[in-house]
Amino acid sequence: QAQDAKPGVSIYATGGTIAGASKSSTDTTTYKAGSIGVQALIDAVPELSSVATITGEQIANVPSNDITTSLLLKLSQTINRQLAQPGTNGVVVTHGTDTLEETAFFLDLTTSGSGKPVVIVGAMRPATAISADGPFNLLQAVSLAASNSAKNRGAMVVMNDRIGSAFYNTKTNTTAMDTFRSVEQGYLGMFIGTQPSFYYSPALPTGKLAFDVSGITSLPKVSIVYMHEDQDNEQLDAAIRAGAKGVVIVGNGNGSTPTIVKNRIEELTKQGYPVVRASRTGSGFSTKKIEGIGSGTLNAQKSRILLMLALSQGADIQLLRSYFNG
Ligand SMILES: NC(=O)C[C@H](N)C(=O)O
Repeated sequence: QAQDAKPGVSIYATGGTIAGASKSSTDTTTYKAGSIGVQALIDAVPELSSVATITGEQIANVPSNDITTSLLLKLSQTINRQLAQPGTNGVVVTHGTDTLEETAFFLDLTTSGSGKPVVIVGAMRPATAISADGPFNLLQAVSLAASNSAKNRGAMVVMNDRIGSAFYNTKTNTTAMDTFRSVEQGYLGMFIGTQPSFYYSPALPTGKLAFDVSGITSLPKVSIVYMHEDQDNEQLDAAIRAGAKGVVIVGNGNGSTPTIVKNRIEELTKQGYPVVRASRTGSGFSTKKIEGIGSGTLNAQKSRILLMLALSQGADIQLLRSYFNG
């Protein structure tokens, strides 16, 4: 690479509101997500070319609710191949925000090997809206992926001037711009204009794991079942009958469930069937108990990602308990 060559950053577009379009410039709820192609996203921000040498690839163009496990595997494998190129400084994934945290967490667990930045970015206002947030978010995301200060920090989420850890970040508001937060752990840093500014030296989340998904084309099915007063075992048993190789419970409080469900989970645990107990509270630990596997700090949707990856490698209950840190 020549002395004055710009860092190489590859953008992988998957759709979402950042690529959304509507006939109305004030429509922020009924627009069509995943309408605009990757080249149009790049062309809309000419400033990108002064930050990095950009390449773009369309992986999908869908609302993030339609992101599948096979797309996750394809995205992760493509990114790892790109990160292995000496001219690549980092990568950016544009993504719908609804399930962004799941893709970000998956990439955090499967693409952190090189230490090069992997940045996931979205928008809350479609590209056609007044004050669309996508273009500036994309410029900040590329600036982060181009920055050497972003190395060895795991995958990161860029939204609303903030840099979040993909391990901890979660969507907390249905429509507001400042929706991505980590209630307990906070942000890694923020942007001063387009300049990333980190609060801490690189550090990894406690218990963070790495999975090699090269050559894998599918993952075991894991279902999620929500708890509430008077919940019974109907949905849990239906999920198992439908072929789930593991179930994540969205528990009341500390991964807790009505006694009838607790007894069933205890039985399943004895049989070696994995049930992870997450929490519907939004923050805190789901701790170890006799029944199932406490999810630690992971919410249900992230627990599902980790459980799929761990089961794909044949993890048993004991190993799963150590993976989940709960
Ligand atoms: N803000 C967004 O991107 C939401 C959109 N429904 C999506 O996740 O694709």
